[in-house]
Amino acid sequence: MLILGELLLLCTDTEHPKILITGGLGQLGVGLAKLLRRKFGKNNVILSDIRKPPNHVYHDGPFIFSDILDSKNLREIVVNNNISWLIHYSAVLSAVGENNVALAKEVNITGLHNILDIATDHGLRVFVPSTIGAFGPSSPRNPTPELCVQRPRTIYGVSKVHAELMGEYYHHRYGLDFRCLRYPGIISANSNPGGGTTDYAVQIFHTAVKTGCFECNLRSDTLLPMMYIDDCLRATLEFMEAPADSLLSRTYNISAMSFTPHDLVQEMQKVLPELKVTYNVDPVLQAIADGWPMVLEDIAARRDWGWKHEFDLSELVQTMLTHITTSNQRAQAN
Ligand SMILES: NC(=O)c1ccc[n+]([C@@H]2O[C@H](COP(=O)([O-])OP(=O)(O)OC[C@H]3O[C@@H](n4cnc5c(N)ncnc54)[C@H](O)[C@@H]3O)[C@@H](O)[C@H]2O)c1
Ligand SMILES: C[C@@H](O)[C@H](N)C(=O)O
Repeated sequence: MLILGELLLLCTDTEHPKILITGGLGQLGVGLAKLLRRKFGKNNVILSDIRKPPNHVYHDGPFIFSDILDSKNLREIVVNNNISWLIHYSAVLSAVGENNVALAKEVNITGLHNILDIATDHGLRVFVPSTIGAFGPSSPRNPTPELCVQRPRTIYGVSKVHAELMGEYYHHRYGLDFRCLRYPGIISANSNPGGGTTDYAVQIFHTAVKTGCFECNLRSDTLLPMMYIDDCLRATLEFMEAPADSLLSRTYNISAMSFTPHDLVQEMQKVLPELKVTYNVDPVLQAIADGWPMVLEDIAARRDWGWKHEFDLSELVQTMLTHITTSNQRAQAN
């Protein structure tokens, strides 16, 4: 006969998903693992990547090497660990992709095919983030609805539209539980962006606190959708937990705020009045940003699964500056 403790353990094991995060050492994966581990237990969330993790990540919970281009190894990991949710974060982002189209094609397209096949074969729930970069200059830009023309001009955007369509196809054709959110540019204090067009909005905080000045590589009037990382990760968890029958779509826009570099600088100057910002526009990044949404419409996510953002521009700025100042002071004290 099972004693109560064993029974509780069995219940917890069966109730909680067993989660694998690919590409987990980028800007978003470590934070997501922390959130999911708090909810589902440390050992139920495996972080993976092709890079060596820093010590604190290695000691925080299970970490393994996984190259999404090695489909046999990926399959073994899913089977051996009884994975039920797959969060597919591996990707080559917009700026890096334009510098290495072959790599972006391999990771973002071939890698995605491996993920979808394995997820389908093993009945997994799979999350693949898309992006504002999945839209292009011929999409309506202010606001950009869920369903509209999508003709992106970057390999990153093309590969993300491909991911949206392939995932939805596998859902309709094979019943795959595919879930996809189009993230805005994500702003975080404790992790660095991986080479995208929206990176300025993270770098400005670190450089401003350290040096009091910043050189921005986008024009001061470039309006783009952005979101604080806590909102992004919470949205991902809530969307993964949403009952399948509430999801009228498998790909949703999520939105929090839109701002230009000028707006951001003005808000930061309320706390750092001496901040000096100059502009040295990168024509490649500017062309990408000029084809992306200015404002993302997310009515469907709010209606179907109750999406609600918490951070607006002023909260974002206060939170980022507090985090960065505190961790710089801690580093100096050590
Ligand atoms: N950060 C954002 O602003 C943002 C916005 C929209 C969408 N997204 C999407 O969210 C996901 C996570 O974004 P991020 O900012 O953390 O990305 P990132 O660039 O910071 O990290 C991507 C990770 O993928 C890993 N990777 C590369 N090739 C791999 C391979 N062959 N096998 C396994 N891992 C590999 C890299 O080592 C890296 O750690 C991506 O799919 C991205 O497109 C991010
Ligand atoms: C927007 C998003 O996909 C990423 N931060 C990029 O700029 O490429």
